[in-house]
Amino acid sequence: MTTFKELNISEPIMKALEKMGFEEATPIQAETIPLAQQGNDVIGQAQTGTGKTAAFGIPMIDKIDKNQKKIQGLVVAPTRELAIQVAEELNRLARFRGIRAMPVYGGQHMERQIRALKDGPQIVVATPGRLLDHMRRKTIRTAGIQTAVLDEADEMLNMGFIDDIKEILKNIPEQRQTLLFSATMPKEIRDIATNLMDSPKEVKVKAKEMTVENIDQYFIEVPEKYKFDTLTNHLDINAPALAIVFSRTKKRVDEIAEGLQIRGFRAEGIHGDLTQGKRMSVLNKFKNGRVEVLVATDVAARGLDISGVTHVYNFDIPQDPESYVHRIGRTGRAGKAGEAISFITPREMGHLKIIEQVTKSKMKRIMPPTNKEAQRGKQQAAVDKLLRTIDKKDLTDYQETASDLLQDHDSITVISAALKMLTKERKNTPVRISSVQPISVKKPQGGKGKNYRNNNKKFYGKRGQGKRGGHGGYNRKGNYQKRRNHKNNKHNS
Ligand SMILES: Nc1ncnc2c1ncn2[C@@H]1O[C@H](COP(=O)(O)OP(=O)(O)OP(=O)(O)O)[C@@H](O)[C@H]1O
Ligand SMILES: [Mg+2]
Repeated sequence: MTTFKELNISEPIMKALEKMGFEEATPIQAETIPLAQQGNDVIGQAQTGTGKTAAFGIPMIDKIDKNQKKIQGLVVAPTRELAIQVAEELNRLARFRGIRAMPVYGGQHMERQIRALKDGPQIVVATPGRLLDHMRRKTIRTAGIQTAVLDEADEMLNMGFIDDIKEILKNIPEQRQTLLFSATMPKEIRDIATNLMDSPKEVKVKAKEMTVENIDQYFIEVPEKYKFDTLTNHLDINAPALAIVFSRTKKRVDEIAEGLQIRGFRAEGIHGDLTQGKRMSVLNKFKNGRVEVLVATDVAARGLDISGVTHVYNFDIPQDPESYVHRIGRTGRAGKAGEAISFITPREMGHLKIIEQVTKSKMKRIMPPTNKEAQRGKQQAAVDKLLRTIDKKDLTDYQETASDLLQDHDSITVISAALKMLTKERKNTPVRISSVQPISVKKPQGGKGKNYRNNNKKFYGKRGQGKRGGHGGYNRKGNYQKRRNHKNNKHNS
């Protein structure tokens, strides 16, 4: 264990850390902060939710001259929401240093952004497209930048962003320090990264698995057309405080969110086609609990740190194992527990094996919940509500009426009625989600697609032949029924 005191961090940041309640440095912080302080370029890889933001933020902030009102630190992040969040974390760390980090992202009013930039923030946290726009207009000047950070580095150096990133880095003084952080770093991307840096030191926090061990990982083998009912049943049983449901397409995200609303869940969708205002309002509602289920594309997969997310569902399994790691990493952050449940169609069983192989982790098979279990789950929520009311002990005003009631009815009937009233009745309106092709081959990434297939013949060869049939099946109404005597394998935690 390393304390921040041992890390030679300036007093104002130490004070901020104390205020943030950080007691010990996480392993990635303990290992990369000294290297960055010595001026090295650093590639830092550590699991999701282990404090990579502060790992690059602390040394970057410490280097900044607060008297110079020009941009000295630049962080590039793949999504707007992440840019905002990282800027917030940096501002918390920098609050006693008198310097400021400003988020700069697309979808925001350009003129207003330019005005705010004139106020002289020393750090800018930006998405690539908007950043380039500002660089070309010379509304962001790069000459003073000493530290450049790529958060979610592998994503930033992936096909979609690589040209932008190269152009951005070309415009930043060569003697800069470059820091790259992510929970995943496929080898071919690491090679690209190394070329953009100056003999970087690589830190990979040793972990058996790429995923965090305090996330319990499950999968349910379920045909496409039963996924939605499986999801609602599961939500009823687990009653997650906050859950994120990932789907593959924007259309499906909209359909799932709408379907969940029809069934009585407070759900909203988030994806790249929404206006920036809508994206922000959905995310804010989720953060303060007014939305309980966030349905999302991979736009919400990376970096977002929302406390209270207890469950992540992969309604559709992602193409890339890396994406799986980031998605499930939205729960189980900063040492908290979480659950990840992936829905796998029978034809995708081979892909599941590949994800397990790359992430070096195992998903435990669970059975789809039955309608009966879901019903019990909802009733349990009502019971919990009742018990909480009993605990509050402010029932005196009700006791006379209650005892009158018990003169005429037996207690079981009265309690059953109360529970019925407290139980969320769901309209079981049928919901149809438009279909997608099952995933069968890893998307080519840096020319790796074919190799993946060849390297994993063992799994792909057996595609569609995952263990099946031994547990139970769906009746004509689409309700999953357990085979009699089959050992109950549910997890109601
Ligand atoms: N040393 C620390 N002690 C306690 N909490 C910390 C510490 N460092 C960071 N945190 C908190 O842990 C949470 C996760 O941190 P952060 O978002 O930086 O993780 P990350 O490694 O970047 O994850 P991801 O790979 O998902 O981007 C944040 O809420 C952060 O404030
Ligand atoms: Mg992060």
